[in-house]
Amino acid sequence: MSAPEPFGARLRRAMDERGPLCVGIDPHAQLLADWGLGDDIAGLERFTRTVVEALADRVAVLKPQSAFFERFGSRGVAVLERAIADSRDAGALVLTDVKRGDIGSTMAAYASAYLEPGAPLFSDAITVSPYLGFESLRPALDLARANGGGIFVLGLTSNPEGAQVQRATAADGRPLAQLMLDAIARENAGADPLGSVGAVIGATLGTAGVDLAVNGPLLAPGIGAQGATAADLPRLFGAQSGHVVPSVSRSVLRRGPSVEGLRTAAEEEVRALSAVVPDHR
Ligand SMILES: O=C(O)c1cc(=O)[nH]c(=O)n1[C@@H]1O[C@H](COP(=O)(O)O)[C@@H](O)[C@H]1O
Repeated sequence: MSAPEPFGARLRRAMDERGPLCVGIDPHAQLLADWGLGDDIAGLERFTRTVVEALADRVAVLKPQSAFFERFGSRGVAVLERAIADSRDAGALVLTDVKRGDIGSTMAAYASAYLEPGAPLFSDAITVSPYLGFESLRPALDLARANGGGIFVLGLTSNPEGAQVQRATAADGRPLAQLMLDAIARENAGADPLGSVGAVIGATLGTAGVDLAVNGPLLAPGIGAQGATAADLPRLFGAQSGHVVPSVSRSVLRRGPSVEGLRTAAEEEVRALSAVVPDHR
């Protein structure tokens, strides 16, 4: 059997073909209400199916946020399973946002839940937290590599509280986030056109203050509802702007429940991004 195509190559192609946008599927209770849906399993299912129908055949990445599904217990997780499978069938890459981080042996179980082909929640990529030590992520990094999956490691998050930990100074004098970014760069060494280990860098940060050259995708959440705009990206990411995958949840989702409304919102985001990062490579 030939080796699976690496996630980084699949993502690069999807970004080139569809535009570099990730839309988050975050079924907040308030959004369900705004869409005229109940805060219940039927509402969750209708909301999720509508977003998948509207966007999975046209955006590069869909990012379901697991918490909003877990809120409804096993039936909510079943909706998440279906959304992942349907989105992948329609051609979107699915980045399941679970922000996992645990000691190695438990991390291995989380990895097999999301990155082992055939698992019910099998996804193209997941988000992970490295703040139990980067090497605690090794089982997920290894399983992803073996199966052509991707890993997005929290670097500098979009929330203001993140700096307390992420900008703290490590024993060798580097900010902790830089330590993680350097480790990501090692994972991606030699990958072409793009490594499969990404970093999460909040679009809200203003300036990075760290070296973002990780040869991998840079997921940039925080656009829209958290206050950042596409125009902030070139200043924050500089020469790495072509590797940025901007991520938007609420400001696109608020344009539902109309399928056309969701599609128009996503198109507007891609246009705004293309205007500030013309070649996006
Ligand atoms: O990993 C993430 O996706 C993430 C990292 C981060 O630093 N900040 C952040 O907001 N996110 C996620 O991105 C989404 C942002 O949603 P909106 O603020 O509605 O666009 C949520 O699902 C967050 O959990």
